[in-house]
Amino acid sequence: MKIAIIGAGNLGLSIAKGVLHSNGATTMYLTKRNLDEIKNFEKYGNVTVTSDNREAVKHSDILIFAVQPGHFQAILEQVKDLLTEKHVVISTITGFSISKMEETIGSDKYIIRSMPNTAISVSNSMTCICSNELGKKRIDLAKAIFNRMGHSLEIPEEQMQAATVICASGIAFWMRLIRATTQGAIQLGFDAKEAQELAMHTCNGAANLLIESGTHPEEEIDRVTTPKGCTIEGLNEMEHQGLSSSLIRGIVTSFEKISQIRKG
Ligand SMILES: NC(=O)C1=CN([C@@H]2O[C@H](COP(=O)(O)OP(=O)(O)OC[C@H]3O[C@@H](n4cnc5c(N)ncnc54)[C@H](OP(=O)(O)O)[C@@H]3O)[C@@H](O)[C@H]2O)C=CC1
Ligand SMILES: O=C(O)[C@@H]1CCC=N1
Repeated sequence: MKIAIIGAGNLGLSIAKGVLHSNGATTMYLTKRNLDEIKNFEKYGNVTVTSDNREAVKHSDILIFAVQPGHFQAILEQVKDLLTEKHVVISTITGFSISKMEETIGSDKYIIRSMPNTAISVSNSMTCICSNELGKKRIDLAKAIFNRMGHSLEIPEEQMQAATVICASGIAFWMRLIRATTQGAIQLGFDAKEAQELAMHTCNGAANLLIESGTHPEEEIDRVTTPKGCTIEGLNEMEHQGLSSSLIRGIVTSFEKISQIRKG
């Protein structure tokens, strides 16, 4: 597979690491204007680092765009005459619709819209995808690419904004919960490194328990909460302080902000 990542910033580089981590490409082009931060990727024999988006497009089949929303239109204009039937155009851009992409490059291109997260760098991204009409013919290919670097789910395009909050911003939300747990563990006497180790692996265990068993979180909570025990006492205090409510309100606020980014 010949992959180009146009816009090797926070997300683009995470994808690049995921591709390398999963041996997912025969060749990979990484582009950005200032190459200082990504020059070291050329130590991998099959990686080319360049500021020339057109060169990257010419030499690749799978084009993953990971630039800021405000830059995307101009970059599509820059490369559109090079796009052929060999190319699959995969956007990760927040709030940029498929129809807007079609207006620029045409509906006769394979277009996939995706929403990965930065855990793609360790092949653990939850990635939501959808496509244009023609892109349906390449959706299995896109799923295969993202499944090598985590787990993917095809969703209707209307849900892409919600997926952005839950999956992409979600990494930051979970990090904050892990950080808060770590601070609690330090207060209980663990040193900082051990405290984070306990928090991370317990978080991982909770998620894997649900993934492997298919159970509902409350069912697992019931197994932990001994009557009159310490778990229910702690959980109830967290809820009195608004744990679930503040998470839900934060998620909805993020969602409303994406609508503004879209309009902007
Ligand atoms: N960060 C995240 O977790 C997620 C981000 N997204 C989406 O991914 C996109 C990228 O986000 P993020 O990685 O955070 O942003 P960054 O700003 O970190 O990365 C964007 C990169 O694009 C490069 N760039 C700008 N102009 C060009 C150009 N003309 N040609 C090639 N590269 C260019 C910039 O580098 P330089 O200035 O050197 O060119 C920069 O490194 C956004 O649309 C965002 O909504 C989606 C899911 C998760
Ligand atoms: O914060 C943002 O706007 C982008 C989209 C999701 C993750 N980062």
